[in-house]
Formats: sequence, C-alpha cells, structure tokens
Amino acid sequence: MDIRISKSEIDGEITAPPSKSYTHRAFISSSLSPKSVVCNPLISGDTIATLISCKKMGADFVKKNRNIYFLGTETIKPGYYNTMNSGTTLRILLSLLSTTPHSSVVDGDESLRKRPNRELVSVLKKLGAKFYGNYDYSAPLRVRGKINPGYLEISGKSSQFVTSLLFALPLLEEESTLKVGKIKSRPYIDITLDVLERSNIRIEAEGSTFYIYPSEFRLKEFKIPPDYSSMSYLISAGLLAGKVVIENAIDSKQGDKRFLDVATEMGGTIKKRGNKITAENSELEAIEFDAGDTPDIVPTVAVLGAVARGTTIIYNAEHLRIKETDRIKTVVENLKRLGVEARETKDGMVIRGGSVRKGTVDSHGDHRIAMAFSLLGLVGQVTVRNAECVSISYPDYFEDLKKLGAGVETV
Ligand SMILES: O=C(O)C1=C[C@@H](OP(=O)(O)O)[C@@H](O)[C@H](O)C1
Ligand SMILES: C=C(OP(=O)(O)O)C(=O)O
Repeated sequence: MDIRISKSEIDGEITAPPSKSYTHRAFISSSLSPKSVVCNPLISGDTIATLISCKKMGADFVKKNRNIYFLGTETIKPGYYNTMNSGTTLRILLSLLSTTPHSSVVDGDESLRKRPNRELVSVLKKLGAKFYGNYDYSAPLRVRGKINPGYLEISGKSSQFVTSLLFALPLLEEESTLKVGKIKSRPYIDITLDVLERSNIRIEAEGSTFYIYPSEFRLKEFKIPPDYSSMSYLISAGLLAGKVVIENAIDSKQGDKRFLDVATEMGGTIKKRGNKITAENSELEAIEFDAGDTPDIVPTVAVLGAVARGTTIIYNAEHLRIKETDRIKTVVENLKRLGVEARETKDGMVIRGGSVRKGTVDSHGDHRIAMAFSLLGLVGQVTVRNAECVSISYPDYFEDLKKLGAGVETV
C-alpha cells in the first residue's frame, strides 16, 4: 500500500499508543507468572508475534476491553516459533528456550532472517545450549537446552541480547553473573529491569554487571505506559506543520523520552506540563546527535535535520545497520530521493538541511522509515511506498495523522 501525505496544517489533541517495548516484556513475564493482567497493551504486528509465542510456550490469555488476562505456564513448551518481524521477541525466546532440554526452531520474516544473533548464541552455547544455524545464527535457527547457571560476559552490540539473558537466567537453579561490555541502547535494559522487578525477579545491577538470583515470576498487574518512540512522530508533526497536544505522556524508563530534549535543542517549541506535551511549529536548527542509547528516534531526528538550518550529524549509530533495514542506508537513500544532500558515514550520517522537494520514498517494509518520512509530506508532498508496515508498532498511525488534520490518502 502506498500512502500520499500532502502539505497540511496540523492542529489537534492525540493520545499516544502504548509502549511496544513494555508490552513485549509484560506479555512474557505474564506468561511465566501464575495469573496476571496487562492493562492497555499495544496490539500491533510485533506484539502479536510475542502473544503468539506466549501461546506456543503454553500460556493462555483472554482480551477483555483494553486488558489482557493471562494464565501462565510452568514449563516452556518446545515447538516452531515464528516471531515474524520482531527482533525483541526472537531474542528473548532464544534464551528462554535454552532453559528447556527440548529442541525448538525460531524463525522470522525476510527482514528478521537477516538480523544476527551470534553474540547471544555464543554465550548460551558456553552455558551448555546447542544451536544449529548459519554463521550469524540469524533465523531460522534450532535451539536445544539446557543451559547451566554461571559467569558470562557479553559485549552489548544489541541490548536485546542482555534483555534475553535477564529473562532466562532467573529460571535456573543457581545464581548467575552477567558482565556487559560497551553497551548500546542501555535504556532498554532499564525497561527490562523495571518489568522484572515488578515480576518478583531478583537482579542486582552494579553498573553493567548484573547478579541474577533464582526467582519465580509473579507478575500480577502491569499498566503499559505510552510509547515515546511513537510520540516522536506526533511531536514532529506539530513542529513541522502546526500544533499537536499529546495527552497521556506519563513517564517511564524509556530512553526515547530524550527526543523531547533533542527536538528542543533543535529549536522546537515543546512544553511539558504534567502529562501533557505541546509541540508547535518552529524554525529548526541542525544538531549533532549521539544515537548510542536511542537508536529508534534516529529516523525522526534525520527528517527534522532535513528541514533544519545547517548540517546535522548523527553518530554512534552502528546498531541501526542491524534493524528491520539498515536504517542508515534507508534514511540516506530516501532523503536523497527528496532532493536532500545526505551521506552515510561508518557510524551514522550527515544531512545538509534546507529544502525538501516533493517525491516518493520507499519504507522497504520498515515501520520507522515509513512514519518518519511521512512527516516530510506535511511540508511538501511525499508518497510512502509499502506504508502498511506502520502496523508493526503503531497500527493507527495514519488515522491519527488524519485526525490531526493531515492530508492522508491511499494511492
Ligand atoms: O528491547 C527493546 O525493546 C528494543 C531494543 C532496541 O534494540 P537494540 O538493543 O538491538 O539496539 C531497539 O532498537 C528496539 O526497537 C527495541
Ligand atoms: C528495531 C525495532 O524492533 P525489533 O528489534 O524488536 O524488531 C524497532 O521497533 O525499531
């Protein structure tokens, strides 16, 4: 599906969707706990991949209004797990399935089949699991446990490897210690620790060393906070084309709340009063942006950089190359299609801001690319190819843009 966004004046109030990262973790914790409820979860392509995996593991659930009630499973069932487009789901499962003595296959879609898991697999192998797959251990791969507790080290190319281990190691009979090297995307580990703490899991964190004690999952209730990565598109719509008020912007451990500071540093008029964020049309300035902790807001910062005055430099962003697409490449390619001077660097990109011309971009099936580039339509006109992928993290995205006053049509 191709969607055309045309030059628009935006003015409206909106509620941000629930957090994808929190929803994944709450679903998995609930599946390992006896009985729990997840309030206001995100229902999207990626979180459905997790729900289907929860069912496969042996958990049961029912949705009532905006809540999902879970009956957990005591044993994780082996089987064929298709985690579709969701890296988080696949990574968490690799460690969980390593805690059982049975053999399972973990698979994913065309995009996920290109994403590497070697670092995580090497650690799990050292603890006693067996893996069968290609060099990168990208999907599909076969896993058979069972891992033993111990001391492990991992360099943090993806925080999801750490999250995965933090979910599985408490299920073992004895304590484990996990030492993480130079870590990317650290705030996602804080989200994991937040949910695990609420789930009765005992982990002590000393910097980047984690002491993980045998514990039983006992999550009772978890209310999902709003998603700050998704909010970055709504805030940007206000900055580029009028005014947006976001109503339910309650705080949580998400690193992407930093987007508020980044956009403010770019000259954006953003006010936060209580749980209400207001973003208004602003003249933007270029920025130098360290993307180490917050990879998912890079496409949004890049499109703001395209209209800002000056040269925006995004760095420390190597981890963007192993997302749904190589996001450094897809962002630069699409900016060029809209006449913006942009180039890749080894760990990021350089964007000369200024004029953006009308044109067509391709999401290549990557939800964050589709949403970020739709924003440039608000100041000119942009057709986004393969735009249906927004359903991965924000199924109502185009409906919400329309509600705010944007010209959105299927072409
Ligand atoms: O754990 C999570 O929920 C996520 C971790 C991040 O990945 P990396 O740790 O691989 O950078 C992020 O990009 C992804 O969208 C969600
Ligand atoms: C990279 C993302 O998610 P995942 O790794 O779970 O596929 C994302 O949502 O941008």
